[in-house]
Amino acid sequence: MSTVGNPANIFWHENPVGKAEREKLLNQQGCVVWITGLSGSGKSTLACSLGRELQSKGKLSYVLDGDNLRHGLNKNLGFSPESRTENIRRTGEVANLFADAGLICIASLISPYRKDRDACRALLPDKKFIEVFMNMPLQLCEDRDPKGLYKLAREGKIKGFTGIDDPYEPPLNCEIEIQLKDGVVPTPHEMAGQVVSYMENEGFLEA
Ligand SMILES: Nc1ncnc2c1ncn2[C@@H]1O[C@H](COP(=O)(O)OS(=O)(=O)O)[C@@H](OP(=O)(O)O)[C@H]1O
Ligand SMILES: Nc1ncnc2c1ncn2[C@@H]1O[C@H](COP(=O)(O)OP(=O)(O)O)[C@@H](O)[C@H]1O
Repeated sequence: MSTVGNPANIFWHENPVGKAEREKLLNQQGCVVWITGLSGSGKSTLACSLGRELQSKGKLSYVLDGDNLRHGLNKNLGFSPESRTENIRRTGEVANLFADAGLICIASLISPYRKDRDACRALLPDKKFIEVFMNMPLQLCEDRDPKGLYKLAREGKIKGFTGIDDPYEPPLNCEIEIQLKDGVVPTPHEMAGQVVSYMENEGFLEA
């Protein structure tokens, strides 16, 4: 009989060193910064800039980038709704482990479906999931098109491309929204600064 998804006969083993002790060692609070948005909206740019900013403040972070995860952990997944859901589920579980280790885990994935992001949020204790919405216009992302994928999608050579013929569901209650200011894109440093300010105000950067 298959035991997949059945926790029968599986027991949780407590570790004597707890999360609070690890956080004290690192002088920070383990959490997940989840960056969601269209392809080309600047998720990876923000993730890298934020990682650098935190590093310069002596804070330990680790970036889980959707593109990179699809080279390893998620290499067997495509872009059907089911595959995307599994992609986000696995990443959410890994991010939760990093947060439990005391790290600031920065996950940057399109993560287009609200229910999948909410499921990741539900894995973490209250307030430890910081959802960042890259609220950039589709036109801007399409004009950038750094990988030429929008062009291929418009030509019908890629099917089910997010924002073109696959949906993106914007967050309803995200913690942080990155958007144009007077029609101008904030610099990577400004975007990271917005997240760092939130984390400082909420006490994440001390134990
Ligand atoms: N059909 C389709 N739709 C959207 N994106 C596509 C697709 N096919 C390939 N790509 C490239 O894959 C990157 C997105 O991977 P993610 O793991 O973040 O996607 S998802 O969260 O599972 O939707 C995404 O990277 P980013 O541009 O960095 O977002 C694309 O380069
Ligand atoms: N704040 C920004 N200012 C200027 N260029 C940006 C900014 N954010 C992203 N870009 C550029 O836009 C393109 C897409 O950004 P990227 O971070 O790869 O997006 P995503 O990870 O969401 O696909 C890249 O060429 C990047 O250099």
